[in-house]
Amino acid sequence: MLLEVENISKKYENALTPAVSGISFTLDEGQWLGLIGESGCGKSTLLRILAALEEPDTGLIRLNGKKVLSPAWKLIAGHSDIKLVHQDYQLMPRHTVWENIAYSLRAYKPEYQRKRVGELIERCKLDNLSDKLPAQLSGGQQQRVALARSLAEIPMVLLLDEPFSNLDYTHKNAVRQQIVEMIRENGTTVIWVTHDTAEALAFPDTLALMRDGQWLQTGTPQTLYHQPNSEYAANFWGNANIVAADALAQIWPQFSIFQQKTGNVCLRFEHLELQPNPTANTAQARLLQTRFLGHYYEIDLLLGENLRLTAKANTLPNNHLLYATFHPDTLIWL
Ligand SMILES: Nc1ncnc2c1ncn2[C@@H]1O[C@H](COP(=O)(O)OP(=O)(O)OP(=O)(O)O)[C@@H](O)[C@H]1O
Repeated sequence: MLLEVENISKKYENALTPAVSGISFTLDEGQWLGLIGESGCGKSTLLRILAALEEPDTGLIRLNGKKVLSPAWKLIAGHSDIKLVHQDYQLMPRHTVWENIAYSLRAYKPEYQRKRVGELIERCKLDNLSDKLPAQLSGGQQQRVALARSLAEIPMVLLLDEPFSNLDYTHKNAVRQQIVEMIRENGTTVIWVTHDTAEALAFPDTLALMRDGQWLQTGTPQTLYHQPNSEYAANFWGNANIVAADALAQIWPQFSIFQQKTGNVCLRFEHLELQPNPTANTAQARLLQTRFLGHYYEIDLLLGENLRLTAKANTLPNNHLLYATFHPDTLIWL
């Protein structure tokens, strides 16, 4: 086990509730953990504590079996094998992009520095900017420089706090792919805070959904999406019709599952299928609204008197009257 985290809690002075409460987990070498949750749920506080930059009220962190000393025990806060990539870029204002990146490598021979900085500049798409000062760069460009600088020497544990949040769509995809490959090649252990649900589902091996300082659910991205442990967790990923099973039973009386189970269910948009003609398990649905989302449409429907559901469709339906169905196995019982 590379990283062992036990019962981390932290309440800021004058705060009514803890920012982080009773967090414990372990990570193996090379394992990636994604941290996701709404704003203010404690993600950055937890990362700062893990980086030994913030003092926790309780808890213990071990790296390779050795205790990580918290700031109170050190002259200079932090740990040489755990690196936090901040949301604020902390670039040196009077130094060029090249110099900012090379600074992290000052302990190495000049020819290695040149090779490594060149590689980082290329991977982070900074080719035309290496002579510029930070003030001459946009926010997204500064973020790419900060990333390149943090990754000049890849640490044992890398903590990423929304590392791609300021990049435009084109750069985000290209730079993220390059950086993910670079970190994976290195076998580094990563904890990655993101607001982007698609990013959270795509890259980490394990995900933790945080709420009010606690971990609401952990597991693989597939588990969190397909088997959310609460209504909140089901809703978090979007694409969720959350309704009382009784309401579905009235529209689809032919599904026997509703005689066996009651409560609320989540029917994901992609599991509600639409067809132009009725068949055995379909119910009539009236089209209310459509939204074009690039490679699919979201279709809002009215079923019966007042059941509103949303479906995903690859093409825009031709009729206002449609026939909707789903496979009962796709229902998530809450
Ligand atoms: N230095 C601080 N002093 C007092 N309270 C703080 C401090 N830093 C954070 N908080 C509070 O602690 C809680 C958790 O904040 P934190 O920044 O860890 O959340 P977050 O999940 O990272 O949010 P975001 O996604 O917006 O970055 C919030 O209620 C915040 O207001």
